[in-house]
Amino acid sequence: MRYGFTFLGLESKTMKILNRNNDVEMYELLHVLNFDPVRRRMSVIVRSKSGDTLLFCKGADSSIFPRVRQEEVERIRMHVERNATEGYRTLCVAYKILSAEEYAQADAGLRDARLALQDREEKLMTVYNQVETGMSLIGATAVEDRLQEEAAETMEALQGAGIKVWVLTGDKMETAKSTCYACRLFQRSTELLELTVRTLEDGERSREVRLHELLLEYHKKAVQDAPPVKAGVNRSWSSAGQDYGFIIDGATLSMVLNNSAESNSSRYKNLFLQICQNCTSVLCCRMAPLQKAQIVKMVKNSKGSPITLSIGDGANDVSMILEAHVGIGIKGKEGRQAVRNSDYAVPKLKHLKKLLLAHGHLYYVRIAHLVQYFFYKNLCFILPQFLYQFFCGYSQQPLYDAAYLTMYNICFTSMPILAYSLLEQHICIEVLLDNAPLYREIAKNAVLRWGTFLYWTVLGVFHGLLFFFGVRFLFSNPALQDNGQVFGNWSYGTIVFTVLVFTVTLKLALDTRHWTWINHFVIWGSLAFYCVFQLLLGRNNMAFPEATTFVLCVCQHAELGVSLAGHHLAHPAQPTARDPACGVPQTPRAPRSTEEDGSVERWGPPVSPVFSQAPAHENLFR
Ligand SMILES: Nc1ncnc2c1ncn2[C@@H]1O[C@H](COP(=O)(O)OP(=O)(O)OP(=O)(O)O)[C@@H](O)[C@H]1O
Ligand SMILES: [Mg+2]
Repeated sequence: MRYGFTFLGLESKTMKILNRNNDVEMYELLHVLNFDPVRRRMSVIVRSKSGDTLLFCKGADSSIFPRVRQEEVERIRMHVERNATEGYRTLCVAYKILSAEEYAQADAGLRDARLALQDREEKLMTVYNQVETGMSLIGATAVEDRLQEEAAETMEALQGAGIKVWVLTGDKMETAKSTCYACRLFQRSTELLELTVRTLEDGERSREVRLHELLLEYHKKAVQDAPPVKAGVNRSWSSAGQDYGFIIDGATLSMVLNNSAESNSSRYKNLFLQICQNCTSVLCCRMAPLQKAQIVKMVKNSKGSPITLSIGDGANDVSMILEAHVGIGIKGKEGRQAVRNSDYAVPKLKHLKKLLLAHGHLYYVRIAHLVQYFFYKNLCFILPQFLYQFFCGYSQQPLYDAAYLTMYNICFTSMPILAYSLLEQHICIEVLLDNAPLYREIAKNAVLRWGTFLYWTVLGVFHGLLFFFGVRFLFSNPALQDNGQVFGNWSYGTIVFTVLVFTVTLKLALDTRHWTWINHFVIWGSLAFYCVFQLLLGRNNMAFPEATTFVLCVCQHAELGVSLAGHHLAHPAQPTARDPACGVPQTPRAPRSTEEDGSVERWGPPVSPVFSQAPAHENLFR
């Protein structure tokens, strides 16, 4: 090592460095050649007190080694690989002295590129690549990049839950591999299938040929020769057979995805995907940010359209976070870009376990129940109204009072399901966290399938039929009271509605497993509110038909909707007026007879006796 130093600080373009003799050296900072994950290195150009202009460059070994004089490389490479295998994050450092001419050229190039209005990034990249050549290797650093707390437990839980984990990193293969072992994604028993530049190197055959051979070999091992798994069970969840882990690097991935022959490219892609799907974990190392997104997209569009989730903490993870169905950012030291572009942000990786296995599980069940319960309760509600039309001569007479129609979904049945969808815990959180396999019960949208949807639909139809025909049976003799007083349409509708509100609310009460005071309050409170409302409304106009103004409208053409439609089609040019009560278009002809007895209005020809003779509230079901 020619330079041993500690970076002390940066003050208005002056760098202070503590050298190995404990002397402070001052440098003027001339340029910073920023880091980017594709180049995988960054540099500074500084001027020392003695007037020398120096360029210092640090970065990944794979991007520094080709740019330095080769004599020093082998010795440093050995150290770098050993450190990387032990799990350290390694960086190589190089420098070069710039002559006045070289600096002037670099300075002009950098200024021009920075001021360019078009293709600025490309121009900067070209200048960076020109300047960062012919350097001398100083050495390498190895930093312990500790796993976050409970990272291993989190990964284990995710795998137990049947979630396939793919590690996409820009890091070196050795470091990434040892990280995978540390967080138990790879076990001792896992057989690693490696498809990297190193395994493609074969003196005799070209890389293309070797890639083809290896893909076929791994496919045979992991897919063809693997024991069959039960239908509906993902191989990674099955305990049968050998565990495989797959490793691929960025350069090889480019060969797989962007093969020059179009047919080969899609074939390689399919083989690659099938191998990965049959492996317990997949490690993709030395990935550029766009390659990470490319992989997520490929998995997302693969057979079975799996749901993808990306989690990352750095700016280089943004593209994959945006590409995945669910993007999660970790609030880390690497800036806030990942968090800003994510759907959810967590402070630590360990929180992913609770987020998915507990909250994800519970909210999925809650929302699935909410959606299906809404179908159910509205089917129960509207089916009697629909059936009623067959018994009221298709007159569009509502079965329920307008107040009921308005308030059913807003007031009487909304709060219990709202509380359910926020608070329900069919399994308590601790049990969910301790038993990751429970997550498999809801995998592949298990609760929103045809089976459950049909159950709710059939239940809704059954209840709707029961309410309507049950009350009709009750009304087979409309004189329900001793004094012979008969009840009419509104009483009928009110009874159906009351049974409906009680049934759908009690159904939810039966489904609720986690009772809090809020559930008690909203469930019993909704029923109590309905009863109070019923009493108040009934006093005014509702439960007793005598108090009700009953308007029955039978339109001139409306005995059958079909004949009405036919009539208007036959006179397209005739201006039509609208029936004042029901809005049905009329011909301009004046009504042939109009009868008003305070409760019934009629237009057009005499209507059938069922509508015209009896008082309005009595004419039903005669
Ligand atoms: N600030 C930096 N200066 C110089 N080189 C860096 C810097 N940060 C990372 N590198 C090098 O560039 C490589 C790629 O970085 P990148 O950020 O894409 O991935 P990573 O940090 O290794 O892993 P991850 O994808 O998990 O963030 C790193 O492995 C490292 O060798
Ligand atoms: Mg990084």
